[in-house]
Amino acid sequence: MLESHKASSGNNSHSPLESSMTIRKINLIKKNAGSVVEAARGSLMNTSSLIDKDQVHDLESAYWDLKERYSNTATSLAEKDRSHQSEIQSLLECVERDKDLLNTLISQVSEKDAVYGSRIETLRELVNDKDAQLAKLQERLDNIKYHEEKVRKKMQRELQQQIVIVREEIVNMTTEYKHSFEEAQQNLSKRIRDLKKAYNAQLQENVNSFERRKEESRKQEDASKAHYELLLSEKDMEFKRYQQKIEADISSMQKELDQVRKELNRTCDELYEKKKEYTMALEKNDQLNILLKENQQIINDKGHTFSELDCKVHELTRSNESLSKKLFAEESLRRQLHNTIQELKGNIRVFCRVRPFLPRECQKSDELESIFQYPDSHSLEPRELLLKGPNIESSLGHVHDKSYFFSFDRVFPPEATNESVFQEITHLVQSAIDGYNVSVFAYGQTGSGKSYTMLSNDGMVTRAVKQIFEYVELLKEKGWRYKLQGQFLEIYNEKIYDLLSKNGLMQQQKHDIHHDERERRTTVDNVRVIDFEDEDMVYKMLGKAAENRFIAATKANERSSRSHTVFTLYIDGWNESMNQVCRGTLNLVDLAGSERLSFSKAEGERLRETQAINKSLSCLGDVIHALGVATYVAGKGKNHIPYRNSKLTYLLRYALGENAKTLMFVNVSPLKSQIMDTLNSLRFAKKVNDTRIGPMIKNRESMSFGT
Ligand SMILES: Nc1ncnc2c1ncn2[C@@H]1O[C@H](COP(=O)(O)OP(=O)(O)OP(=O)(O)O)[C@@H](O)[C@H]1O
Repeated sequence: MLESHKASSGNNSHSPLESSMTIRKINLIKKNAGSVVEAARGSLMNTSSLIDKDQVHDLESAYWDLKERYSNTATSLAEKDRSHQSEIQSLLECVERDKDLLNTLISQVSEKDAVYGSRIETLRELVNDKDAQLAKLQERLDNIKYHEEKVRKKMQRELQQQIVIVREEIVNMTTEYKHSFEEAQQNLSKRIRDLKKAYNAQLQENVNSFERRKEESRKQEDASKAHYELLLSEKDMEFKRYQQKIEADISSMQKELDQVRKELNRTCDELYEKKKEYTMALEKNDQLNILLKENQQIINDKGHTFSELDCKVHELTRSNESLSKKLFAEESLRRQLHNTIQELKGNIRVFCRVRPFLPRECQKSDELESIFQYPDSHSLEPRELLLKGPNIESSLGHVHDKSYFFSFDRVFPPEATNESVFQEITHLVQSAIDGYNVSVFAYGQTGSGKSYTMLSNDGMVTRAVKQIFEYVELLKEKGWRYKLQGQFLEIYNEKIYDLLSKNGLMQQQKHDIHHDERERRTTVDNVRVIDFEDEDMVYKMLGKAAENRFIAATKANERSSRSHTVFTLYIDGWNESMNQVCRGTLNLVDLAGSERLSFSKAEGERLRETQAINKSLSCLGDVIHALGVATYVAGKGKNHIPYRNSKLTYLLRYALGENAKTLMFVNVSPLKSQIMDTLNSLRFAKKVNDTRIGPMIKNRESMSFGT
């Protein structure tokens, strides 16, 4: 601005110094001219008397000329002075303006300088901060990557090692126990055969010698009669001693067999532990996957090294896929081994459960005396039960009590809870998930606790369903998907009813049974099969079944005790990536009360009911017996299994057989008044318990069912 002002002043411009010098000169000239004029005038006055008029006139005109010139000069000088003054004034104003302008600019510049200085400072701090953050993040990322790599490698190594160890252990244990079990059984069978032979030979010899002596004694009648009798009694004693010895041998062998069984169970438990470890390893793998996802998120945020990490993620995904394949192989192996163990335990098992006294029963003091003893209750897996039978009066009038000893796969005393009972059948439920046909029956007289065991809120049905849903959820990670469907039927007087049918239809519909031999599945006409999407649907279904049962009960009194109920759960699984399917079925059967016909004094409708129940229960026994015989004579021709003889066995055709797994609960009451029914139930259960179905039987010597 200052320069532009200078430019606008052009050639007339003077510096302030030049202007003040000019003013001083003009004032000096003015002063000098005035004094010259005043001096001339004075000298004129003085000389006017001496000179003539012309001279005066000349002088005067010269004076006036001079005065005029002076006045002109003064005027022009005054004008110049004015113009210089105004010029100086305007220059001073300009200078003032420029000075203001300059000051304003200086203050603006210094203000801006301050603002920019602090901003630059802030920005510099910000940049430093960001740099530090960036360095920290980079360091964190490096750490995470390093740890992730370390953890992943460690996990992979551990998983591999565990899988190898578990696999080896399982294979070793299975072969070892299979061999030792087979060997023990063979030895046992051989020893029993040998003992029997020796015993028979000895017996024969004794009989021969007895015959010889008898012949001799007949000849020496009177003389040796007393002696002979003595000898006979001695031999008798010897025979008894020998018999006791054989029995002791058999019982010690039985103990050995039990020992082997216990070891087998221990192996199962160890296997279960391994399975748990294996599941934990899987969980760790999942955690690793989550960590991987989190890291991927950080990488995305940072926007750097993305492609590099993307490659890593792909690599990990690939390794994850290969791990999934390995998991699938492991799962298949686990299924095979689980099944081998179940077969070793036997494809048909019997558990006995004694219910507690109910509060109303506690009022009758004569009932409260316990009729049961549990000889091996201290053991981890009690199997023995002693029933103190009713007093027996001999022909001579002597009263003595008789006890009955039973041994089952497990015995549950009154204090056992549904939870502890279910622990023992969880392996069977697992087999159903693995694709086998599994059935669990509850057998026993009315009021013995069948429904409590099977259908109560925390009974086997509810717990099995819960286990299945939980495990199916776990298997999703291994690529398995499942479809669960269920039906609930009642068999009353040899007729099938659909407990899930819509209102009013239950009594009207006709239900025929069909078998698909290829699929090994049974279907029933006009039956509602429900798709279960979650556990709650199963509980709703149970509620609906109870409601239908209740409605039907008003028409036929106490019908629930007089009918069989069959809850069937179809478990269909498939693994798309491995192109595998598995179809299992779980049947949970609450059988009708097994009262004795003679004792119930039934008549009319009640008699027909009891006959139908007895028929179907004895058919169930016949089928199990025939299956046992079929196993025993395996390879010696096809054996007929009488499934068609009752609705129940025909309906459960594929759930009762060599490839199926069966568990029977025999529920018994603690009441003294029901001791005969209890004895009958236990005898029936013993026959089932003595039957062996499936591969294990090949080594068995004899079987006692139905004999
Ligand atoms: N283990 C147990 N603990 C407690 N109570 C039990 C037990 N077992 C059975 N009960 C009770 O005993 C009674 C009879 O049991 P439940 O009805 O289950 O027998 P049931 O044999 O199924 O009879 P039904 O033939 O009439 O169906 C019920 O009140 C039940 O709650």
